[in-house]
Amino acid sequence: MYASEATQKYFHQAADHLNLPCGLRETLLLPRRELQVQVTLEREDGCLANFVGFRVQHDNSRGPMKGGLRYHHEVDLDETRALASLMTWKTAVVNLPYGGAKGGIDVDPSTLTSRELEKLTRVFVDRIHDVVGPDTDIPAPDMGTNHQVMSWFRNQWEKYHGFNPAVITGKPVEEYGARGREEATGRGVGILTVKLMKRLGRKPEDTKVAIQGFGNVGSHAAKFLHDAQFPIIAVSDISGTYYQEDGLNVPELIRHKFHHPNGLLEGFEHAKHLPMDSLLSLSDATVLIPAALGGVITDDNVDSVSAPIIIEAANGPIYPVADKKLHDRGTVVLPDILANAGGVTVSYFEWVQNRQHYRWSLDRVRQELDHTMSEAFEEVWQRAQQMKVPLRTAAFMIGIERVQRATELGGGW
Ligand SMILES: NC(=O)C1=CN([C@@H]2O[C@H](COP(=O)(O)OP(=O)(O)OC[C@H]3O[C@@H](n4cnc5c(N)ncnc54)[C@H](O)[C@@H]3O)[C@@H](O)[C@H]2O)C=CC1
Ligand SMILES: O=C(O)CCC(=O)C(=O)O
Repeated sequence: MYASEATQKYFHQAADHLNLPCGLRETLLLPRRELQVQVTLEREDGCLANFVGFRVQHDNSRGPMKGGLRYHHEVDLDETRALASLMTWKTAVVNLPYGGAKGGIDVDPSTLTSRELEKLTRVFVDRIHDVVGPDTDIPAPDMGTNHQVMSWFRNQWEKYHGFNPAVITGKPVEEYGARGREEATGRGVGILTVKLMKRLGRKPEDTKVAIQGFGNVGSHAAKFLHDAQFPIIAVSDISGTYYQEDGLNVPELIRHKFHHPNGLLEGFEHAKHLPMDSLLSLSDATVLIPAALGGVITDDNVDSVSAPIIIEAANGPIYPVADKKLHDRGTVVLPDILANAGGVTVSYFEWVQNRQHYRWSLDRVRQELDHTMSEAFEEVWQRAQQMKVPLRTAAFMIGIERVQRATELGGGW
């Protein structure tokens, strides 16, 4: 769970270094629109089940709003608000022509059949279709959703508005999706981990990595880093933590997950099985990559987190009080709005291809992803050095400056 209070705190920490005109902080913090809808589903046994769905549109001064859809039983308005604002700063840090939004449904998708999930998605589209669109607000996958959900979403939206695959990204490749979108967030995390290690003078083979969450982001980050010679000593999902002190066999983990009916690591035998939350406090991990929920490192458990480097693949994994303690003890944190921006970057490539009715090769997608992420990393790194601020503050400063400039140029209030 993550809260908008936390993102606001990070915003203010950065804004304190900027000379923003009066009132602009509030303008930049307040979401443009917050939508909450009832999503009622007739289940296969004939009973009605009621859920609540959200779409928060935070800012559109730099372009159409952009951000994922989360299906999770802890989704609520405040968390969606926090995640929507992170999208605004994220698209600005990597300099994409977008604003920020986020949405989701308060549902545990594992409790629904595939047909029920499809119906739920279609009802959700019925409720929000008139506020999203290729020039206004473009959804994408996030926790608990995937290319199949994107495909249902597009199909339902097109029933109202006609053919336009650019309404949503993260679609199946054979249905106007971009090659490389599925791996993009994890790959971006991997690219920047390699860059950061170079800056910190650490060799991959001596840098042990632990990854919390083995879904889309965690598994692709693990694969990229394993291929780059980093020992992945632990991964976890809701079935527990899987540990091997000299490095797990990542291809085997991925095969196991692929064959598991719920995409879990449950039953994986070639590793020591530890309790789920023990991953965060492993003493031999140099790099910790939270790649599951937000709010997992708090004032309560930060003292047990000993990894000297944290890469925020998840959105909002660290609460501000814990973040301050980590900074004071010298932990290097690569912030979410930079570290996990690979997903929205390739979403942008997908949107561009859809609008041009053109397809890029996987090589081109990967090259352009590498270029965009590397450029953003260098800018954030240089700013942090110049200003002697943490990487998070530097990233927020760059994001806020770009949104400020667009807001003032457009006079968009
Ligand atoms: N999918 C995307 O393109 C992007 C995702 N993100 C962020 O990355 C994070 C993960 O997203 P996805 O990989 O897409 O989700 P996913 O639904 O594909 O996978 C989530 C994984 O986390 C595990 N998990 C859930 N609770 C856990 C816990 N308490 N401890 C350990 N593991 C736990 C699940 O078992 C699953 O393996 C989220 O914070 C999301 O907002 C950020 C940018 C883009
Ligand atoms: O691909 C996208 O448009 C957004 C992905 C997302 O929700 C995120 O970066 O947190």
